[in-house]
Amino acid sequence: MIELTGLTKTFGHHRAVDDLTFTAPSGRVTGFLGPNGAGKSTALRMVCGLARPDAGSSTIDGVRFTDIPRPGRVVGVMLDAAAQHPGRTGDEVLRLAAMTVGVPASTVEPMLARVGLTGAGRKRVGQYSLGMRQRLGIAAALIGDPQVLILDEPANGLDPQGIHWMRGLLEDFAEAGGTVLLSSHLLTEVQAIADRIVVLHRGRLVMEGDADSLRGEAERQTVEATDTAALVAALDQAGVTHSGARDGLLVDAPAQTIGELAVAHRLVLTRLEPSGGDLESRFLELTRAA
Ligand SMILES: Nc1ncnc2c1ncn2[C@@H]1O[C@H](COP(=O)(O)OP(=O)(O)OP(=O)(O)O)[C@@H](O)[C@H]1O
Repeated sequence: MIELTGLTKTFGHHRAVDDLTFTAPSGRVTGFLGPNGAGKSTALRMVCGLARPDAGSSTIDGVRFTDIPRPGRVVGVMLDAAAQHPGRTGDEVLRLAAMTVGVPASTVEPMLARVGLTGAGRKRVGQYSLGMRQRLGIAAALIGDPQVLILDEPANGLDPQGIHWMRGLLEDFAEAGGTVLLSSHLLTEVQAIADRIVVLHRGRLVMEGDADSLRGEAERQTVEATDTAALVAALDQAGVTHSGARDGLLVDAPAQTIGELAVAHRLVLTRLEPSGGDLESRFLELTRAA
């Protein structure tokens, strides 16, 4: 489990991370989402002991990163996949990583296979695509067989198959009890990979919860009926709150409740769909409101 408590970092007059508190539990893939410049990288760097917080603290399984005796065996970190030396081969990058965390070189070949880079180990990183570098970065993070993974923008440069692959890999990791915290500035990416989402805006937390709750699907529907006035009367009578939208009523109730009301009042519904379908606008709404 990764825990951030009141984490704060100021550069000059700019507060990049502002009293940030959230948890990335074990067994889950937590997506750390926010527009460019929201402070994600700064927060992750503090969690990994690479930047000093001005206030607050963070722990990994209850211990500060800098106090973990062999961090490479506990936490796999990928903060910048593009930072790998372009003149080294993939094989060399992983051998060095293996040596650094104290695992045998025999782990390199199977790890290349695990991230889908079999056969690419002898190529220089400079010849890798961005997606291949991401895979290599993830391999380096995994080489010490850690229980926790911290990945900054790992899906950057991955094609849809690559994103699907990463989802599977991280899901398996979490299912085995691991903790994953990954950042992204793209909602679609986070949605495709993470099952828990933390949203950051201007250094502040604006939402933390299950991926579904960001959608708000369960609670709010867009509803249309042949007789709108009768629908409004039925909702009012049942005490269900609603608001008018240009195209349909926004009703604060699960779809089943609305369906049951429609049956009871002999209403013909012409539309009943989750209002959070447009996730991008929900995300924009959250970040704008902050
Ligand atoms: N070393 C630094 N010195 C001064 N300002 C910095 C430093 N590092 C980050 N910042 C500023 O802090 C803010 C947050 O940056 P950060 O890189 O953490 O955001 P981010 O959410 O990771 O964005 P991106 O996805 O673009 O990397 C930005 O305004 C950035 O310019």
